[in-house]
Amino acid sequence: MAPPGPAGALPTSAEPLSRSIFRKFLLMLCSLLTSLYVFYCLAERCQTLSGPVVGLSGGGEEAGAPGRGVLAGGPRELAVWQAAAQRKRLLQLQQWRRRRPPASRGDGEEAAWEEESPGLAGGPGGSGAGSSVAEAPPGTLALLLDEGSKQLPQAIIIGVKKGGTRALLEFLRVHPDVRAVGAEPHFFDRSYDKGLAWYRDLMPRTLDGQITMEKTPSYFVTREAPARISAMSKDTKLIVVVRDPVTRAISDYTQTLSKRPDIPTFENLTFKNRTTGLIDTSWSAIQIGIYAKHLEHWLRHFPIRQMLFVSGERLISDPAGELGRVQDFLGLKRIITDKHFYFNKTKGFPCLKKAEGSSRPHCLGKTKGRTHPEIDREVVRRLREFYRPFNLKFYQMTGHDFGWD
Ligand SMILES: Nc1ncnc2c1ncn2[C@@H]1O[C@H](COP(=O)(O)OS(=O)(=O)O)[C@@H](OP(=O)(O)O)[C@H]1O
Repeated sequence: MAPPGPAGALPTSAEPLSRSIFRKFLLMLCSLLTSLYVFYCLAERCQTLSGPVVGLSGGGEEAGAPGRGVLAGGPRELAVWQAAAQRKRLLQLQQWRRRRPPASRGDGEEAAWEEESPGLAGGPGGSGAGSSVAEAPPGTLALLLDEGSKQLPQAIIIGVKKGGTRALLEFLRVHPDVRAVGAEPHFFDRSYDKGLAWYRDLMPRTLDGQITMEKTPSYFVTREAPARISAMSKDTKLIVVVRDPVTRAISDYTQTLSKRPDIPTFENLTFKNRTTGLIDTSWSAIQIGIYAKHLEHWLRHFPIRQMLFVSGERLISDPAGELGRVQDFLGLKRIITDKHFYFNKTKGFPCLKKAEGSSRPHCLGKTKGRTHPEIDREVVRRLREFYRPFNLKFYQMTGHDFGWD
């Protein structure tokens, strides 16, 4: 039997005391470690709250643990993470801005992108969910100051007036890679002398990969516009929303009538001489619809492949179909689909189930989709006859039969 060593002999009497101290020490150590762990978890959670939602390093990071990637990654991962965080915050700001009621609308022709609940179409809308600064997402101030940059537009909706240009722009804005100025800038027709820097300053900020857009329907009939846009960039993509020129003329007249109820009748304005049936082509409502003539000017400066012609009629009957073509033309992923639209029976037009940044349905405002006055059938017939050769020429030039005849 081995003799008891000093270690075995001495502590015999003091053993219970030492064990109790040891146990207490162990308990304290455990609580300390637990507190440290809880503290660490909380700190890490805070980081992930403002970080990107999906794995970003490409190194198989799991969604839900992005913060860990940041801690473990090198400068490249950090840069990627920061870029993604910046993009996310900019998108948040963009969504928040879209929810605000728009400021001034160019020449006053353009009503705001009003919000209407299903069944309430035609109401003044513009309730503008999210109009208060308190609702701005965190980091808004920084974004307002310096994130993203303003670019000249790479794509412009150049016309035509009353074709459905507002609907197209507002539908396109649902796309996360499209940023557009709300009001019509009228730069290439009315404000060209203000210079490109002024124009660029009107644009919203964008990040890499986002397209800047604007719409000013009067460009299509402005003689100087093609050369001016080409001088800005000959690569600018041009979109024209066209609509049956007769309906377009009546829509144009309806708009003027709403502002000046004392103007002559449509029938009187249409003819230079009603007895001879000579059409007054100097009346802008008639002139704008001679699409083939206006298009000739554009084709002196742009190849036809750089222009997309959207059917105003199909934009109403099949908005997703037309938006598909537009997204392809702009080189965008097809994100806007039929899932985004519903037909609002009260309004009589397709509306967005929810615009970007809002959970409520959105229809265009009261000034879009007005009831037209009844026009003398004989006048309509005469106008159709007048437009027919120009329409056929236009179909030939664009390679697309719009079916107006
Ligand atoms: N979804 C939807 N909702 C409401 N209205 C729609 C829509 N899609 C196309 N339209 C048609 O757009 C016409 C107005 O065209 P614009 O926006 O180009 O007008 S403007 O030139 O900017 O004033 C407008 O013309 P009117 O019907 O004469 O008012 C509409 O027919």
